[in-house]
Order: sequence, then C-alpha cells, then structure tokens
Amino acid sequence: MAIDRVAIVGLGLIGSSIARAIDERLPQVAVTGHDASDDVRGVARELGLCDGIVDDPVAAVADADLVILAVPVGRMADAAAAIAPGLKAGAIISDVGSSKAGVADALAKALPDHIIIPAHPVAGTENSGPAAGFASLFEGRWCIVTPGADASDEAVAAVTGFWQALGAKVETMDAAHHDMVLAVTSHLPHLIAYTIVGTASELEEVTESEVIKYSAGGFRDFTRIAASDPVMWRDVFLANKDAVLATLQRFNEDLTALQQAIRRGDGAKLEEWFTRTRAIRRSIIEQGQDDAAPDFGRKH
Ligand SMILES: NC(=O)c1ccc[n+]([C@@H]2O[C@H](COP(=O)([O-])OP(=O)(O)OC[C@H]3O[C@@H](n4cnc5c(N)ncnc54)[C@H](O)[C@@H]3O)[C@@H](O)[C@H]2O)c1
Ligand SMILES: O=C(O)C(=O)C[C@]1(C(=O)O)C=C[C@@H](O)C=C1
Repeated sequence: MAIDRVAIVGLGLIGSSIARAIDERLPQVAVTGHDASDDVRGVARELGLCDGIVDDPVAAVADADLVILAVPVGRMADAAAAIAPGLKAGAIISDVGSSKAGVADALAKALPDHIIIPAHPVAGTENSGPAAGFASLFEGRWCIVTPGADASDEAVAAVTGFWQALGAKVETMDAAHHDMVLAVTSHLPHLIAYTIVGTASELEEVTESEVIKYSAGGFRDFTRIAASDPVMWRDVFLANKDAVLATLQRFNEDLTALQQAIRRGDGAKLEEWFTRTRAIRRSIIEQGQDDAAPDFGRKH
C-alpha cells in the first residue's frame, strides 16, 4: 500500500510534528492539514505547515492514502465522523492517541467500512499547539501500533513503514495491553506530578511561598510534567480509567508501605527500595532509552 498523500487532522504538538517530520524525511509525500480551530489553522498557515491547510474536514481527507487523527482522545469520535464522507476507498485511518482501546472502539463505530490501524508515538513534551511541534520529535522513540484482529498485514506494514520513515522504532501490541503498560509508564507519572504540584501549591500558605522559591531540583522536574495539556490529560484519564485505577491501587499500597517504613524507622526497608529504583534508572540509561535529564530549553 503506497502512501503518497497524507492528511493530518489536528495540528497541535503531535500533528504539527508529523507534518514537519514528513517535510524533512518524506518530501515526496503530499500533506494536507486540517484543524477544527480557526486560530490553529491560521497559525499553521503562518508557520507554513503542510502543503495546504484546509478549512473543511471532508475536503482535507479527499485523496489521502493515510489519514492521521491527532486530536485529544475524547475528540476522536467527532473527528472521525467529520471526515467520513470524504474518505476514499482503501484509505488507512490512523491516530496518535495516548490510550488505545477506547479510541479503537470509537473509530470502528464512526468508520465501520474503513481500514483502521491505531498507533501511539510515545514521544511528546509538556507543550501543545502548532508552534510547539518539531521534526525530530519521533527520532529514536517508540511508536506502538495496535491493530485489531482483522487488520491486514499490508495495512499494518504501511503504518509501520510510515513511522519508521519518521525515525521511530515500531512495536505492535494489543490495545488493552498497551493501555495497561502506558498506565504505568506515562499516565500514573502524570497523575502523580499533577498531584504533587497541586498539593505543594496548596501548602504555600504554610510554607510562605518557599515552595516556588526553592523549586530547583526534583520539584521542578515534576512541574514540567504538571504543565502538560489539561484537556489532553483529562481525556486520557477518562478513557483509560480501568487501567489507571488498577495501577493507582497498587501505587497507593506501595506508598503506604513506605509511609509505614518511615513511621517505624525501618531504614533497611527504605534503603532496599531506593537501591532497587536506582538500578532501574541506571538500566534505562544503559539501554539508551533516556533522552537525558529534563531539558527546559528543549526546542519547541
Ligand atoms: N502531547 C504529548 O506528549 C502526546 C504524545 C503522544 C500522543 N499524544 C496524543 O496526541 C493527540 C494530540 O495531542 P497534542 O499534544 O498534539 O494536542 P494539542 O492540544 O497540541 O493539539 C490538538 C489539536 O486538535 C485540535 N482538535 C480538537 N478537536 C478537533 C476535531 N474534532 N477536529 C479537528 N481538530 C481538532 C485542537 O484544535 C488542537 O489544535 C492526543 O490524542 C494525545 O493523547 C500526545
Ligand atoms: O515527555 C513528556 O513530556 C511526555 O509526557 C511524553 C509522553 C510520556 O508520558 O512519555 C506523554 C504522553 C504520551 O502519550 C507520550 C509521551
């Protein structure tokens, strides 16, 4: 399945990064962009994103071999319904949503007669909008493709090849498994960051603004994550509710165990736990999966 024409629906951080990466790495591919927001379409035109930015979602996808929905998870169904009348026969519809099982169901309902191959580039930043994107975002990062049982090998290969061409490493897995793994590695960490920063800010009265003043180290790392897009993350937690709640239950139990160790003065327990987590961090670095310490000046 040749991909000569791509349509990107949603031109925020991820959609605009895909547009930039195609421009740099697949210049022969024609790209049409659409966003529901007039403002975003205006900025995308000013930035020169895509070969053309189209106001009408139906016109945006006409002739596309691959349509990528890069909208918040809770907006996937609307976006799919809006493009449905414009899709050509044989077009592949994909998405970049951070949770997969619910999105796959929504897309299958909205587009029952089309080829749907969901995907999730596990790469992003705390920023959003078309100006925040950059072409190298997917380089060396994982993209997880979650085809349904009836997906053709050809269509999966086309989406896999597309993401590899943008520099990503591709893994294929079941949507439910993806949602369990990402609940641990991405969704829970965001929930924890949102909690810590919110709690610290509520404690400002007690600490007389010292939280902000002395936020140089660990706390500052959490504030980067806690600055992530509120709408995107609202939708992720609502969509991946079961896996997040299961992971949170386990987290709460472990937190209680550490709380107990502190209360009982159980230094051995604390040291054993921290030694294990330090080893995990070091093995991530050895596997080359760390993109360095948080870079607050990262290109966006
Ligand atoms: N931000 C990340 O780190 C990251 C990483 C990987 C995947 N994702 C996923 O990518 C998707 C997009 O996230 P983002 O960070 O680019 O968000 P973003 O807020 O930067 O961009 C989303 C864009 O979608 C547009 N939009 C909303 N509803 C629409 C509709 N019905 N039709 C057309 N356009 C619509 C918005 O106007 C906005 O411009 C989300 O599903 C998110 O879960 C995000
Ligand atoms: O680096 C960040 O700022 C991110 O939060 C990126 C991150 C992640 O949790 O790893 C966030 C959401 C995604 O769906 C994929 C990637």
